[in-house]
Amino acid sequence: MELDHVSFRYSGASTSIQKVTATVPTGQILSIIGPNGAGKTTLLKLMLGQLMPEQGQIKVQGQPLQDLSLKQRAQTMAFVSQQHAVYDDLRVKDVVKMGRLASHSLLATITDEEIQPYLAQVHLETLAERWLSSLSGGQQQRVWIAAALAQEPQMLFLDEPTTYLDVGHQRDLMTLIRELQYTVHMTVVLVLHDINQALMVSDHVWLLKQGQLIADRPAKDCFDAELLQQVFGLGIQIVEVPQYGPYIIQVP
Ligand SMILES: Nc1ncnc2c1ncn2[C@@H]1O[C@H](COP(=O)(O)OP(=O)(O)OP(=O)(O)O)[C@@H](O)[C@H]1O
Repeated sequence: MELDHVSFRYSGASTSIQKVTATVPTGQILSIIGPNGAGKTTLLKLMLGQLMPEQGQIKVQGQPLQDLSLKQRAQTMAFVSQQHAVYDDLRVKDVVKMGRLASHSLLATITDEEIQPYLAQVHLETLAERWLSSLSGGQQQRVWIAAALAQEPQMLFLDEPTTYLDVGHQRDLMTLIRELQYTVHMTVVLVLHDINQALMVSDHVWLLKQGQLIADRPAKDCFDAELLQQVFGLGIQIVEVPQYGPYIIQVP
């Protein structure tokens, strides 16, 4: 996916995204990080075609995003949002079947067997019959990821996937995302608040500040206190943790 001078402004608001030009690295994990209100979610929505750029263009495999039909978009990109609708009357398997609709026209033609591999990818194969509402937050998040995988997209977008998860489940989810990218070779685009988490899981990073792309570089080159200080407006120090590597801490 290529973004060429993409700008966007919500009506009546100041510019949210300013002339962003960048390429999403294919087959890699890209994290978009930046302070609150930097425009991360807005940029994600533009990349998903949920918002239209005011200026500039987004292309997917050389084709303008707006030229893709809804079906083509569903086969190219899947999105796991930060907040999910609450369903009391859906079983896990029904949610995953909704993802398979990218390849079928009728829900009724999708079998239980067909969705098993996607549940297995997120290690939930034994929970297919359970009501979604009876699962923990972390398990529900995995179900939505399974539904996204069932679309068999080339790109998977996740907006703040670790919100509401405790640190153990956050680590499990990050491991799962890495595993999926490794086994399915999917391009993954993540919005993450936790810089250390983002740098640990990602291959590549976009740093956003006030709608502008401040840095577009490999994750390993983001351990740059001056750069992070400029983006987040905080005192930043980088410490070396034995058996882990560089770790970013905020200092007064
Ligand atoms: N629907 C909307 N209408 C008007 N302004 C909006 C709307 N959504 C977001 N904004 C504004 O656009 C700017 C970017 O918001 P966005 O949600 O993209 O930032 P973000 O980096 O994802 O923030 P956060 O880290 O807090 O989730 C902010 O100034 C925000 O107030």
